[in-house]
Amino acid sequence: MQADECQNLADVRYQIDLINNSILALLAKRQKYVERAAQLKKDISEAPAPARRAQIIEKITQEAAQLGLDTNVATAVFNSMIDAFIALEQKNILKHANT
Ligand SMILES: C=C(O[C@@H]1C=C(C(=O)O)C=C[C@H]1O)C(=O)O
Repeated sequence: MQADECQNLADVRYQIDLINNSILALLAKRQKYVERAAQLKKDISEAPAPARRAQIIEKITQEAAQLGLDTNVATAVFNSMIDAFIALEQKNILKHANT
């Protein structure tokens, strides 16, 4: 069902819930690669990788604009996601360092 075919909020929220499930599955898949990145890093100081982050944000800003996705929404979501994954990396690197 397209957004403009939704007749009420329940229709809209059903579709949003479906999209949430898709996003969650992709996040779980993404996490596996972030965990592998953490394994390949030797020190907790390597977790943030600001140049890589800047590259991602620049790329997704351009792609968001092409998709008609609000660029503020895109950058906020990606910055928040990357912050959370950096924290996970740091936790994993520390856990590995202590074992
Ligand atoms: C996954 C990496 O580590 C961190 C997490 C990133 C991400 O979630 O995309 C990107 C860069 C780093 O902040 C990486 O260095 O590539």
